[in-house]
Amino acid sequence: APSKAPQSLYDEMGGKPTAEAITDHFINEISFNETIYRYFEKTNITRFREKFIEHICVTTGGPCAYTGDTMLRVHQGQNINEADFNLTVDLLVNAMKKAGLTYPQQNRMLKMLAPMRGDIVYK
Ligand code: HEM
Repeated sequence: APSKAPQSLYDEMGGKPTAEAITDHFINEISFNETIYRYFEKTNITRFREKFIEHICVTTGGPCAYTGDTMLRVHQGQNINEADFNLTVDLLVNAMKKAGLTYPQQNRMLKMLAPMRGDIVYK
């Protein structure tokens, strides 16, 4: 029997409304976390929201274009340490749960984000 083409995580998790829900929950989580909010004090959240949604879409195999800056350029000079990186990932996991992603879907997303760590963490 012909095998079914693998479905992108984007489609499996529910497409654009889910990418938006993850992002909105993530922004909410950040706003309630003093340690991480500190980094975002001067950030234009409207822009961040737009670029983060695009970034999730592209990362999970959705039909989008990412129009933001590279992970290296955006996070360079912020002196983000390992602990704060891990804390941010925890907030993102909370956001994925609230957006209804299953545990395997959360893990697929984390695997896709893991290679970006080196461009984000500067000791
Ligand atoms: C895998 C983890 C991460 C991903 C995928 C990610 C992704 C992004 C994206 C897509 C943007 C918007 C880029 C743009 O505006 O062009 C952004 C901006 C930003 N990120 Fe991250 N990020 C991650 C981790 C972190 C961590 C750990 C911190 C800090 C603790 C952080 C702090 C920021 C800040 C402050 C901005 C806004 C910069 C500005 O105001 O221009 N990010 N990130």
